[in-house]
Amino acid sequence: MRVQVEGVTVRIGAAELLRDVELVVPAGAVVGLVGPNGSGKSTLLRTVYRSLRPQVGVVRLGDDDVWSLSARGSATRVAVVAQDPGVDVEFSVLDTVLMGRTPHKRPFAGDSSEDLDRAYSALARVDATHLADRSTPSLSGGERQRVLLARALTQATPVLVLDEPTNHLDVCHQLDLLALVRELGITVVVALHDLNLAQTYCDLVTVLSAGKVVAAGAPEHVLTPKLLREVFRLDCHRVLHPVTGRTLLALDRLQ
Ligand SMILES: Nc1ncnc2c1ncn2[C@@H]1O[C@H](COP(=O)(O)OP(=O)(O)OP(=O)(O)O)[C@@H](O)[C@H]1O
Repeated sequence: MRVQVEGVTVRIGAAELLRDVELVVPAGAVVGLVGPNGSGKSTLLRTVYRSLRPQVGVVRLGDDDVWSLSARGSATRVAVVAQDPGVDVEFSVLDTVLMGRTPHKRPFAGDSSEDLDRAYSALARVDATHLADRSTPSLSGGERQRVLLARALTQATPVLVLDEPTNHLDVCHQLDLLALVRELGITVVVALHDLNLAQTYCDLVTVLSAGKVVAAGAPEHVLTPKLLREVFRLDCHRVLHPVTGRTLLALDRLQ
């Protein structure tokens, strides 16, 4: 399912968080949002998963304005792993993951065998089967992040929004998560701080700075030394990986 953000401006009080933002996420593509702290990545993602209504512009999931859908209707199209979401309730991990099935069920309906199959399969995909009976608040940051991804996978939506999903993850689990996200074959919008991960795992990258889109396109065309200097104040050299031949960004503070 295609996601399209058209001319979106978001204001909260006197602050303008986004200005006239355009974003196209083709069906099945993985699109990365990068930008310095406070540039508007989370705000833009919130407009996509219907948590924030823009004052100007439209966000479309498929052909429909996300605000023309009910909360349940939008939850059958887009799942989210938000940044540092609170999960303080003493639910087991399995019950937390099963919550992903809520938009597909009638109110107060129990868990079907399909719900359980989907939940266990999602836990296996994020390497968290062994955590199923644990209490969710007792998990480490990285374990919790993987469980919340499992909940989003269990929601079985055509669109997935991830806000800095590699936070808290060890490097191996970061690579596993992004490889998994690519394998899903669904539409993904992901905010990332690690520019090398964005370059390696995203089909397209959009760069935000001070609430505006300053560049968008294929990572190798967007993440140039010039842009990284201007937007991130980074010195960047492109180097080739000695084995894979892939381009890596060697980054340093601008002197
Ligand atoms: N409720 C609010 N009222 C006023 N300003 C806000 C509000 N929420 C967010 N902001 C501001 O909007 C800007 C964009 O925030 P946002 O969280 O979208 O940035 P981000 O790119 O995701 O940042 P980070 O990389 O630090 O997670 C920031 O300057 C933030 O302080």
